[in-house]
Amino acid sequence: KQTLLHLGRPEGPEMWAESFPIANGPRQSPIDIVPTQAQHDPSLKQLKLKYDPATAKGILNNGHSFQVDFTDDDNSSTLAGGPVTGIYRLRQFHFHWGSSDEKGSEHTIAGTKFPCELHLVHWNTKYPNFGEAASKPDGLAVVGVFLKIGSANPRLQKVLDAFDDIKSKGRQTTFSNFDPKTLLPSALDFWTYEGSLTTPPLLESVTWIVLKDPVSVSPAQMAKFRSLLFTSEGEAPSCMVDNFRPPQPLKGRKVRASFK
Ligand SMILES: CN(C)c1nnc([C@H](N)S(N)(=O)=O)s1
Ligand SMILES: [Zn+2]
Repeated sequence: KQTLLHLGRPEGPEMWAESFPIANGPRQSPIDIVPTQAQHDPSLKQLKLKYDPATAKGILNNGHSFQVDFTDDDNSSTLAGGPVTGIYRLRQFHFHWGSSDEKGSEHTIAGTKFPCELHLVHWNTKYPNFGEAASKPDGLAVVGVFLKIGSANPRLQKVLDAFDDIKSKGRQTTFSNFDPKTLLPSALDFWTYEGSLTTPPLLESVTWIVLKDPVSVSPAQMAKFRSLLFTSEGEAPSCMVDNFRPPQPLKGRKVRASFK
């Protein structure tokens, strides 16, 4: 099983279309972003992110990544502006990464892969809850942030320090008083396009907002990501790596840039 190519693995991206035909749909994510083909749209508003650290709730190893969950029963942590209309509430953030520093991100920039990509998932408050929003074409907004190998990122430390408690699939622990804004680059220039969730059920309900500027991560910090396990306690351990979907066909979609 370990020798099978990642993509050919029974649960890998190449097999998803069998259970989720939308995998071959018209607005799938991620994509390769080609900056020279993106159109600057001066009508795009500034991205407005307001996060209350008190809404951070817990951190969970869900067996394909780890996620930090937020209480979303009021508008304490929200996204507005940018390409979206209305107010979207922060639900969770998670990452995707590779087995080596040469790959790991889901979006790529003119073919360039990053070792890691952060996703902050928000849902449109015109719908009653996340589940309802996830099935609507304007239901979700995900902010993507690239991580690039460089100096150690102190903002990641609190997340990395929780890993010992969530090593295996299904493990979770409390995670409080954390402001995800500290994980973002100083400039919020972005590309935006209409896409989907990048893991099953691959719902085509996501307005993607991919930040142009990366944040740093050190090789030692990346090694900590790779120490998490896909597997539950008691199973033969399998390191959590290469949990990224490769870029999908653009199928005529336009990518807009908030910057010149
Ligand atoms: C149910 N939620 C919050 C999500 N379902 N799939 C998600 C994917 N990991 S992504 N990369 O955000 O589309 S996030
Ligand atoms: Zn994701």
